[in-house]
Amino acid sequence: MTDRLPHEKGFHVSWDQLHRDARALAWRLQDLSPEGKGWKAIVAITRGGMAPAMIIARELDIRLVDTISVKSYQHQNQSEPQVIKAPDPELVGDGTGILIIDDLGDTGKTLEVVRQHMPNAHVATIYAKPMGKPMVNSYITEVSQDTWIFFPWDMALQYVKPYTGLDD
Ligand SMILES: O=P(O)(O)OC[C@H]1O[C@H](OP(=O)(O)OP(=O)(O)O)[C@H](O)[C@@H]1O
Ligand code: HPA
Ligand SMILES: [Mg+2]
Repeated sequence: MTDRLPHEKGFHVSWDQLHRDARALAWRLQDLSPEGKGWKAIVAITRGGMAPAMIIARELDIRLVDTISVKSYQHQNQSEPQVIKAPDPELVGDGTGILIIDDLGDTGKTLEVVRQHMPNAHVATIYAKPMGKPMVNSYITEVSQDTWIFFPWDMALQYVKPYTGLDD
């Protein structure tokens, strides 16, 4: 997409940080199910929602986990989101009691498409940018629209030069 803001900042998330944030989100979701009856199932938005969904499913003892596959980004370039695999319609119904999990809401376009499948579901992401926020019911941390979030599965430990710029 040509109208996307340039990503001037990078926000690098470690596995440890992601684990803490996913747990914090799970604890927040504990009391938010319809009529306090508990969540029926989780639907993870692949692929980025899968690791957060696993952590949340474990915290909340949810054994039923389905997926919805949405493809929209090729590296940092976005195209129209396409659903390439839908969750079991008998399980999710209109979304009542269903927790939809993704790693983040950026423009909100992915979540908009997913919400059309399950209008009554609760949408939770670990991170949210301002444009994505209206599509999200619960999130943990907001970052600015011009920040690109780097997730731990996209990074590796590597050498960095000392602050002085002089190698040892
Ligand atoms: O709010 P949006 O602007 O739609 O962007 C957010 C979506 O983009 C990324 O997924 P991506 O499509 O890159 O696929 P992936 O999860 O398989 O990496 C991210 O995991 C969200 O699902
Ligand atoms: O900031 C981001 N980081 C990683 N993946 C993404 N997909 C959309 N926005 C982002
Ligand atoms: Mg994704």
